[in-house]
Amino acid sequence: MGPSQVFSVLHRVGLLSPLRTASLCHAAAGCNSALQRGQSAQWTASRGRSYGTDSALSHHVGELTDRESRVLDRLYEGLVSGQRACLAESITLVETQHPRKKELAQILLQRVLAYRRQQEELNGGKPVAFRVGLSGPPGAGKSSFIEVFGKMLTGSGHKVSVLAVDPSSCTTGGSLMGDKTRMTELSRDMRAFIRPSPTSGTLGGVTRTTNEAIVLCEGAGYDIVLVETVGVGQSEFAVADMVDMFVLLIPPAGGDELQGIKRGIIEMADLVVVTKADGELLVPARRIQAEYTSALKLLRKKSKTWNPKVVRLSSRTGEGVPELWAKMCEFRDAMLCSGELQARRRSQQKVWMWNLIQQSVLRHFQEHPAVRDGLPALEDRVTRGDISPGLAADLLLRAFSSAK
Ligand SMILES: Nc1nc2c(ncn2[C@@H]2O[C@H](COP(=O)(O)OP(=O)(O)OP(=O)(O)O)[C@@H](O)[C@H]2O)c(=O)[nH]1
Repeated sequence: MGPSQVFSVLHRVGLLSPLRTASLCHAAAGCNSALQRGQSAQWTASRGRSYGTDSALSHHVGELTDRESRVLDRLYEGLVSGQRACLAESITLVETQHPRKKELAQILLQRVLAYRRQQEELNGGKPVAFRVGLSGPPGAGKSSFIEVFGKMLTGSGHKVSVLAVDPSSCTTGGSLMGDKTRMTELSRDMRAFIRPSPTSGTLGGVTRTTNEAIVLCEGAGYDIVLVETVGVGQSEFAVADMVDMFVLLIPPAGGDELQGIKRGIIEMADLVVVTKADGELLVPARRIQAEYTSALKLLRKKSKTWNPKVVRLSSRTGEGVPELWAKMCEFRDAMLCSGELQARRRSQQKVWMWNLIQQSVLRHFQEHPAVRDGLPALEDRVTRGDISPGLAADLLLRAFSSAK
């Protein structure tokens, strides 16, 4: 579906009334001009004095009550001053399904975005945080690694947040990652913030809130954001699309355990880490490292600036962890210097916007009464070979766009 079709559908389903379109454009314009003027991003409690972005968004969401203003003030102030409780509460706000709270979350996010832009300007236009995606099959050693790696980083003055995208929580309500206590030491570290995946919602919903949680963590001063996912379903592709660097963790086991690693995801990796390289696993770890090093040479290059590398480490002994961090810094510096990191972020923003539009439009299409009425019979005729899929799709789209 092209942009013009999507917009016409958005108008049809009432997602984007002309008023709302104007209001959204206004919000974006207000945001830019406020930033260009370098205005303070401070939230102001007095409603009559709010700045461009706020007033445009307030128009969009309607008048804030005193209570809502106070809640947003408290969250924003607490968040930018680094209070973990306010960060946690803000993430809960972006995860909500409640329509009004969703709107409030957007106001808060817009404000934090403006604040982050200011921080970036002060940082010479460079991003204020480094976003790293970590993926690997269950049992690859992700949590053991994050524990050791996170502690090393906080010990050298960084603030680290860990966000999880758990695809199993979306389908089963259970969790591949969250049930046991993970990263016990890091979770007690005052310079670390660990947020498990929401326990319900679609993968699309969870990834949207993870994207927004990244912004909130950066606003709260976390300069390293680790986004962890288990290598199942599409979650790892989604995570690769929201980070600066994508790291694949692989255990030193052959055969079946590595079968689950999709070729496509190896192509996404900027770095492959062979874990558990200690004791009797050291020899297989070396072998896997050599195998992946050769395999990577045959794959299509993802970046002009960086050739993916394969390293090995042990979270148990700590060997290889500082060297891994050195490689990550080398990647970040090279990508920043060439401008590729900034370009990657820009294109990710656009990709996410279109992903969200497509999900939303599709949901409206599927829930529309005219589509719901016609769908079972048409699906049946398509599967019987009575009519072509193309004709069935055309009929449903026509029913959708001509329904009052
Ligand atoms: N020998 C050795 N074992 C390790 C190392 N890191 C993790 N393990 C073991 O590998 C198993 C899985 O480790 P986890 O860190 O829980 O792996 P995970 O990828 O987080 O797994 P999930 O929590 O299931 O997603 C545990 O039994 C760990 O003790 C290591 O560096 N060396």
